[in-house]
Amino acid sequence: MSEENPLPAGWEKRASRGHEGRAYYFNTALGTSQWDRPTESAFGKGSELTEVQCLHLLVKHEESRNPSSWRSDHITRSKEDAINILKNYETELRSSPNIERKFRELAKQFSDCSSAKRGGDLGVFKRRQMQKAFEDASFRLDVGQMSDIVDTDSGVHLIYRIK
Ligand SMILES: O=C(O)CN(Cc1ccccc1)C(=O)c1nc(-c2ccccc2)[nH]c1C(=O)O
Repeated sequence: MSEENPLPAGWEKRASRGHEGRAYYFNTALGTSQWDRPTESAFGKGSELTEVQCLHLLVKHEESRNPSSWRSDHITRSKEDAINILKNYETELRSSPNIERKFRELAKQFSDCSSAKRGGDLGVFKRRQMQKAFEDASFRLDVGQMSDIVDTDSGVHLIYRIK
């Protein structure tokens, strides 16, 4: 992409304060920046969303920032075991006739998040409220879609978008 071509919609070219004033690109839809010249509109899939509502099922492990939950005072499972546990839930969910109902059941029983008592329901949240990996995965989902396994400092998650 040569310099004189216009930028895709929603992007601004800016000069960084450091890095000898090196040019960077600001995404006005997401409020994010990048060094590389963008090739697609900032208003891509999921960018115009301002809030979502999701269920999640969190499985903590020994590397979690807070390896305890309502289920267990001291969580010692390995990250590998936590991922395998989630993979089993994922298989069961993807073969369920009613994913949302099954997701709420499994989260209520097995999620290491305090939202378990609400069937994993986190309520409505906006961008920049959750850990970045969790936010990005949530805002990429369509309503009624479940994420792949998402890794955050809290543990590993499955996310299901309901609004
Ligand atoms: O990471 C930490 O230092 C402790 N946390 C953060 C936290 C603790 C209580 C309520 C919400 C978030 C958790 O480990 C945690 N993270 C979550 C979480 C993470 C991503 C999305 C939604 C919830 N839930 C929990 C929880 O205990 O209930």
